[in-house]
Amino acid sequence: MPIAFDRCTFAYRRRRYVIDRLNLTFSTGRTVLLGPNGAGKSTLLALAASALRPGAGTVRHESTRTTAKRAQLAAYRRNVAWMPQELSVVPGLTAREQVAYAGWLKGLSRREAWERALGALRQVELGNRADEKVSSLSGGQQRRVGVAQALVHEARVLLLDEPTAGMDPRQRTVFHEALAGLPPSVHVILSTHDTADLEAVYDQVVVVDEGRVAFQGPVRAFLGHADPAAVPGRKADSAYHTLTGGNRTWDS
Ligand SMILES: Nc1ncnc2c1ncn2[C@@H]1O[C@H](COP(=O)(O)OP(=O)(O)OP(=O)(O)O)[C@@H](O)[C@H]1O
Repeated sequence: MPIAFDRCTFAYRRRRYVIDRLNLTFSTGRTVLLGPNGAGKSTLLALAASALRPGAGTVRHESTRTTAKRAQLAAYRRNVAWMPQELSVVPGLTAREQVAYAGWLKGLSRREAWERALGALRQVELGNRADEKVSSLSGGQQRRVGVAQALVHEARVLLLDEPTAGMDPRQRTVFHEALAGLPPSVHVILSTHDTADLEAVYDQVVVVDEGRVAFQGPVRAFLGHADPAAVPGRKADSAYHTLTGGNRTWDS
């Protein structure tokens, strides 16, 4: 079980609840999180990363919780890697230094972090840009640095918030290959608005809409919600429309 939300409630400051008594246990393997803008996907991932704390309820990875005391929380964070939607570029650092720094923060020794940083950058085809300043890389390349940061400490759960946004088609393929190359013991929960190749890349789909789970199940079951008349390339789009109950587009 990678991550479980038990009766979890969360609101930003004094605003209305983004999620309210949510029960959601993610399955093992590669899960894609879909939903309209503002549905709560980033909030769920940030709660799962322990970057946000629930107002009520718990978020668990195996026996550790995000609401635990310091030592247990550190154990939780070692097992769970998070790539937020907005990558923080550390001024002056090269790609390798930034990725190594992320690994060191997660408990790797300096030497180990430095060695593994290069390997993680190679996984996202940035090995040849390792010594360049992150600030000089393009938006899509910076997102790949973010993916490398999530990969560097070999966590058991990867939480990736729109990792392919801004990547060109070839880099999306490289990214999907990097996902496919992860050991089966590593679970991935990834949010995206990109539904191409759903069946080839992911095992499970979770559709979130207004903070509730509109669908959870294998990709094939998700595609089963498509209009039978939908052509193969439009099935995911059609299933999404059925499950979110409207005429909205992916980005509405
Ligand atoms: N820092 C914040 N302060 C106040 N409200 C926020 C904050 N971040 C998100 N929200 C609100 O919480 C709700 C869920 O937002 P969230 O970013 O989790 O959605 P999302 O599904 O990731 O959207 P997108 O697809 O656009 O990234 C939205 O109503 C949003 O306006």
